[in-house]
Amino acid sequence: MRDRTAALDSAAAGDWVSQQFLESAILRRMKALADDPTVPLFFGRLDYDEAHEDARGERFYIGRRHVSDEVGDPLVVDWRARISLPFYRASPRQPMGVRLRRRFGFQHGEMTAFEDEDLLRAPGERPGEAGDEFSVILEAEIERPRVGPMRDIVATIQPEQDVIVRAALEESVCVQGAPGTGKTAVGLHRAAFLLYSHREQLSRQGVLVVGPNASFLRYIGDVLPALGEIDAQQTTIEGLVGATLRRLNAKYVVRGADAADVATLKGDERMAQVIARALWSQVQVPAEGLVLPRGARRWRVATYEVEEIVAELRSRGVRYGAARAMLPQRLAHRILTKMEDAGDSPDDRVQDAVARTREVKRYADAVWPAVDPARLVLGLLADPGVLARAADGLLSAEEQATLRWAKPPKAPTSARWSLADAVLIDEAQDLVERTPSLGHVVADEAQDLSPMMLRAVGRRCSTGSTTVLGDLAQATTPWATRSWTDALRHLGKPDAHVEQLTQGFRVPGEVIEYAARLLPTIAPGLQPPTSVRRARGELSVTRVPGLVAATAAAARTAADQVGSVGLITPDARVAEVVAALREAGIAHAVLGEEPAGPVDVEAGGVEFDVPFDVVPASLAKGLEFDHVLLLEPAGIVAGEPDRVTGLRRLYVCLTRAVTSLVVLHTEPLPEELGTP
Ligand SMILES: Nc1ncnc2c1ncn2[C@@H]1O[C@H](COP(=O)(O)OP(=O)(O)OP(=O)(O)O)[C@@H](O)[C@H]1O
Repeated sequence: MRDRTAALDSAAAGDWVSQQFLESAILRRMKALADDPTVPLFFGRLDYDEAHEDARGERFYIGRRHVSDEVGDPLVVDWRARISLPFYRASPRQPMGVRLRRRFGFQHGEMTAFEDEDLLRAPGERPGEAGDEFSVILEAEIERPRVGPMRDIVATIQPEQDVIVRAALEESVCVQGAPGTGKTAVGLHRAAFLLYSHREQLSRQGVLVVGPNASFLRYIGDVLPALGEIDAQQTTIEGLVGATLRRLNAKYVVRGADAADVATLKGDERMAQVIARALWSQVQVPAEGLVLPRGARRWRVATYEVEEIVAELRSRGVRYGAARAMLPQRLAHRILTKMEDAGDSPDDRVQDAVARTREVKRYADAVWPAVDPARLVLGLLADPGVLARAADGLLSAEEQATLRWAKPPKAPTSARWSLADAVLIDEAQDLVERTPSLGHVVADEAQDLSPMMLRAVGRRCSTGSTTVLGDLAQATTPWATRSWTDALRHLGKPDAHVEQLTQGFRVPGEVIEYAARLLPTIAPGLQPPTSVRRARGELSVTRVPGLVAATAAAARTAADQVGSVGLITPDARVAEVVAALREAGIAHAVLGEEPAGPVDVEAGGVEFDVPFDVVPASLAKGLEFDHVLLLEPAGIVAGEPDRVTGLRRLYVCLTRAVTSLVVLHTEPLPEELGTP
């Protein structure tokens, strides 16, 4: 297939434009077909039953992509094709027309095992085979040591995950799942599935993945390209709204931070109404009507007529900017009618000419001024009078005082915009001009988004659909969502259904049970997670006399083990820990020290060449490591504005380990953890 693509000649195209187009198509195709010797072309086989309607007795190999032979017959079918479905869903109870399912095991690109499942035998017929039990190959895949960035799970997607992955494009789905249940994996595979099943539509409309931070995006950034999908954008909320700011003015940048109470209030859904009021209050009919001298005549549009026009435009429910653009024509039309009433017979060109006159344009501008959304938000935050008018009856006087900038900047270009401010500007911008909707948006760690942030995500899929992923127990922002019903309403997808994933693929039993001791405090309503891992894992909790010395010793032991190591520390102690590692001569990387901002996935992201990461607790979310060294739980709890948030942060940190978790502490452990 590669040879065939390489042999294509763009010179065959008729003209220059088509030639360029073809050339880039060939390049993209070559990129998509690039070989990775460590990734096998297939991982499964289905032998259909003779009785199956379409695939009578046929045999298919299932792989990451479609592979065809010289004459175009399929050798391997894409895992996303309909015919591959039974590979994920068939069971002895429901064989789906398949006689035999074979799984292949690979190591470093070499086939090392295969395993057959006879789907036609009666369920539970053979001793020790319950039908639902995990296969050895699946278990090996789950137990495999983790190194480097996240990998795809196409060979082992579980039935309950597959239901979400293959949900129809129109369906918005919300997935609540405990740590390590595969939410991120499922979201990414759903994106890949949708891109495959609706290639043309989605390459036009776009697919977007929103993650919590740049380190996380680097961690997941390879999954979609490895599945041949290089078209999905991956970014953070900050990346999304930061882009809006930049489009408005290259000098608008997010570089400020808000106190927790301020950011929470700015993220409150009432702010949407405050912004809308502030914007629409810009539309005001002046005391004088419009006067247009033309030849010997003066045409007038009275204020009551202008008010009618404004009311009509507002009742259409179009965006502020669109209605503003219509106003000169409406005014001109009134004048035209007056000309006709006076016995003239003007045609459409006259209306256009009138609409373009200085008088009409100037008057229209006065009625319906152009608005810079950043200036609008600046006005609200800097001028108590402006805020009071827009927030009357919505925000209390105290709340209004909370929002007020202590030192108002002179202009939006010199403002230290915070993320929450940028979200408000994004909201205002959407009222001025509709934000284009993508075909599908995957929002990961969505529990941490404020109502206003959810609205920002929601308008990017207003006519498309969304996959919302999260865990209420892992909510660590002060503005986090307390219920999925609320979150879905803010997203504008109140009808999305909530699915639960409960089988944990990452965290071994002993570790997850330890972490789950926090659940009654941090998320009383949630079911405790279960682990599908056979290994019980290793957990040790040790009180040490000196944290730094103990860390260096434990780090040396961990660094000698197979797999990745994450040293999770309270943010406040990162510098100290890094110094200790440096002194001990342990090579490491520090998360968060990579270049900030949205990650360019095409450029390849950052290399994961050092398997030892120092992870500030605030960046641990979504990541996993074979071995986790966790320092000073009490310090992690104390690093958050309140205790429950601190305990949730700790829960996130405790659930990153695949094989071993070593907890070192000098201060007493949070009492909610009980005794080890
Ligand atoms: N079906 C599966 N087969 C093999 N591995 C799986 C499967 N599902 C998930 N995993 C693995 O389990 C780990 C956790 O998955 P993932 O990060 O998607 O979970 P999560 O629910 O997003 O976790 P968190 O809540 O901590 O962010 C990953 O290493 C993933 O590859």
